[in-house]
Amino acid sequence: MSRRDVRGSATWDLVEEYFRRLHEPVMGRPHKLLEPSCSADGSRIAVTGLVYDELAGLPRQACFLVDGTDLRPLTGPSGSSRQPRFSPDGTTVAFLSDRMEAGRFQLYLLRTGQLGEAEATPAVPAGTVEYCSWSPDGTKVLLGVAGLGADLAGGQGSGTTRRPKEELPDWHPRVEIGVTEESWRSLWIHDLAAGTTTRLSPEGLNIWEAVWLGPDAVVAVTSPAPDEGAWYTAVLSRLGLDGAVTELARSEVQLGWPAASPSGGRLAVVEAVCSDRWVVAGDLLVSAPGAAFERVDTGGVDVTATQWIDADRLGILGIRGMETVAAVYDAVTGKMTELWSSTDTSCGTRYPEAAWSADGRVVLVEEGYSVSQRVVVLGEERVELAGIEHSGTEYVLSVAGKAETVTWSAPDGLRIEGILCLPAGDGPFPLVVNIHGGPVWGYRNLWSMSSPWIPLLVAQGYAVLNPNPRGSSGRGQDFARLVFGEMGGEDTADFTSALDALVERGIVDPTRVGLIGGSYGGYMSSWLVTQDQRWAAAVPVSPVTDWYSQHFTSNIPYFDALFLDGNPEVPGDKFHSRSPVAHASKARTPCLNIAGALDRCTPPTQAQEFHQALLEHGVESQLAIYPQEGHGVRAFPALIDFSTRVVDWFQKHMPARG
Ligand SMILES: CSCC[C@H](NC=O)C(=O)N[C@@H](Cc1ccccc1)C(=O)O
Repeated sequence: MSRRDVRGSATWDLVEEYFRRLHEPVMGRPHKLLEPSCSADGSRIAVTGLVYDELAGLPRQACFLVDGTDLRPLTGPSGSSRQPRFSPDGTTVAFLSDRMEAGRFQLYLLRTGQLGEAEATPAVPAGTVEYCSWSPDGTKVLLGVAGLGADLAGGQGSGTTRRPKEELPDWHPRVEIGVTEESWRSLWIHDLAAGTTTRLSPEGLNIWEAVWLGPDAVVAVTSPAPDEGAWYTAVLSRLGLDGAVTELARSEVQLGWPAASPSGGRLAVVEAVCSDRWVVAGDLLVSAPGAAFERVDTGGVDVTATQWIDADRLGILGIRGMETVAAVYDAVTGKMTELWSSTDTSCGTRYPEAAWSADGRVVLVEEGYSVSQRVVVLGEERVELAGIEHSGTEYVLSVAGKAETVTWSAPDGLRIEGILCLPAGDGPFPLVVNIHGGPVWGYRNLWSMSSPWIPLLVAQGYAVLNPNPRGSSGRGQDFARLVFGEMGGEDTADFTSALDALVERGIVDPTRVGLIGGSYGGYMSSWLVTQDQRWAAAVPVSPVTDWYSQHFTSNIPYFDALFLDGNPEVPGDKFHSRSPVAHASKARTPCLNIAGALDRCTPPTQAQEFHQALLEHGVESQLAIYPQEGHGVRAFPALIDFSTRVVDWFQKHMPARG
């Protein structure tokens, strides 16, 4: 076996066994729940479940009805089905499925309580439906449609939506010609009575997200161009069913999560410093009928999801430091009532998400590092419904150690927080610092910290620190802004000071400290090894290592220009001075550089540049580029291969045991 091929090695077998023990007990059934939805009266709850039928590829998605403590399939095993949404009268579930053509989602309607196939609605031409929502009167469904070939955000895996197969010879070049018809995102309306699906948004207006604004209009985040970079300057617009488009609000930062009360009288939108599309946590702006938007005092909560419960009450979910908070805001009294908050558990994937019933109860999929997922309804009392608990989750819990919140001071006195996952036994432990992407995002207490290789590392004897440095969400917009124009600046010391603090507390062995991180976390892992030689090993995943070439090869050049607050054409600019490749001569840390060949957000050449720069300076380095992966490594068996290499890299350079 060559050194390049790790299949069949002892670590591969260990890692494969770990994933088998985790997933095999629920093959064919959901191992993860997301996108909770409930009928207005709260009597019916549905979720999307991720299902493996075998340990291969990505899980398929399927919709499930929550029936007490059971999950009843709403959709069959062909293709993927997701986003179940109840009609306002609760009699019909709308969902999206690609059962007719892989990767191309269309709207289906299913009468609840009736047996039989869901009804397919007319296919949206040359597009895939990304989201849907019922009109308040239940007569129509709004569809957000991406062209076949539109860019996907980094948080969606990067790459593009699936293009129709072209019959081209093998020698044919891959041709890029900038924006084309298929790059756009548009809005369509399915009319139930007429059985028709027609386009609403005009040509030349890109729609990133949209919801109904009363029965006769929608409110959308829009831009005049469809490229990912255009999202950062998108505005809030009203689109009338009569075709009129009016701008409602714009911001110096980003806008997301628009929501309107059923009559369309009140509006809410989140204004936030964002580094990624769909990764929005920030200030809540609310408008009363006929009035301008006003900023709401959320009591320190960065809002990540909203839904109008009725004409005056807005359901809110968000993060406050390490806490996840669910609350109801009364727009008449201006009062905010918290329903639930927790640091031991959270909910949602990228950020907390939930659904509200008309009586003000909130439905969410709760989970924590030591708590497997369960559907809960929170109101005056707490009701626990179906959960994902089985011998596989028991096994993970038995090896995952425990998670606790830690805080430390950066050199400038700023308090920084993180979640530390600790193995059983006494320290000092070898430590892996796991740096999050964004940079504007934040860790919260989630099952396996959302990365299955974290309990795996803990099981080998490593402590894993998940820090929320300056720039993270959950501590208000001023804290998020601290990384603006400052990437690789003051945030650098937020990680090195964590190391100092954990060593001083006797938790960590200073000779065995390593780094891992994806995306911006990949950038920071590469950057840190050029700034401090104490790191014994690093695994930058989907990194940026050269902001200059990133700008000219990535599909989000607007992001780096904005967040570096610089200009790639200027010699000595932060595009150069903050690039790890420009400092590779200072690095001594062995690096395992990982990338996905299909990544358009942080192209694989970024990992390759750093790898070559390290080799040039005599530093041990490996490069692994996964041919079928995008932004991150997600599909089996690539995930087993990746996890194997990670464990081996840390065991080689900073062994945990023996
Ligand atoms: C460093 S270049 C671009 C990296 C990217 N940020 C801006 O586009 C990034 O770090 N993305 C994160 C975003 C994310 C965070 C949490 C959950 C989902 C997505 C990433 O891909 O990890």
